[in-house]
Amino acid sequence: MAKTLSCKIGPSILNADLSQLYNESQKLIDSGADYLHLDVMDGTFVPNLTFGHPVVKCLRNKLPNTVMETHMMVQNPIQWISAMADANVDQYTFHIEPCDDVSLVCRKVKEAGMKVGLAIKPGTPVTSVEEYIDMADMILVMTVEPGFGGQKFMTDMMPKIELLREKYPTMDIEVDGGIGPNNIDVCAKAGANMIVSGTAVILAKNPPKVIKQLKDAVNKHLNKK
Ligand SMILES: O=C(CO)[C@@H](O)[C@H](O)COP(=O)(O)O
Ligand SMILES: [Fe+2]
Repeated sequence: MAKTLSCKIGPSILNADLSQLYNESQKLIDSGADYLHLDVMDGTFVPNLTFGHPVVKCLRNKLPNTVMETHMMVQNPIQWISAMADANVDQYTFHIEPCDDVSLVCRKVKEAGMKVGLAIKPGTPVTSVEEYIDMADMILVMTVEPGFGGQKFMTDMMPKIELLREKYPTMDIEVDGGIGPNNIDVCAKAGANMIVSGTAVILAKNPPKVIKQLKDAVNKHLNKK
């Protein structure tokens, strides 16, 4: 049966109060999040440091049924595959830029039982990821330079999404960086169906309302097709 696209909203907990990681995550799930987007940074691939598999594993123990994606902003993605699989991560999304052998990393992620997400930075052309498309479950188009939450959304990344959506109508395409109610329409119109939103959800007075706004905007465009 042909795959049908669905909208999924995955808040990023990067700018949440990380001393309350479980409570903050539970709040996001209760607010309507479809999955959690966990930003793992190693201080080398990006100039920032967050958390790794020990923290993800603790969170998983508290949230056994939550879909978790780790966004691996790390220099050596192959290094953390088995540890993240052991933490029962559902999807391992890694950047293709530092990899010598993207296909090998894809294979290892699959063998470890996780879905494969391939991420590209703003400066990376979409053609670089296309050669691996058959091995991927999802493509992440970054709309900020990876490394920090709260940055300004780059509208000029939308042609990448439009091109991918045109060529791969049933592919999951995720956007990440500076996304909120103000710019969700352009992302949805371009063809993104998986939406990461950090600051706009975390700092909102009414997170369920913001998550619903994001979801409604994407569904509106998905239903048009
Ligand atoms: O991967 C990243 C940043 O590198 C993101 O997941 C952001 O942290 C999302 O936060 P906002 O840009 O929405 O504040
Ligand atoms: Fe991210």
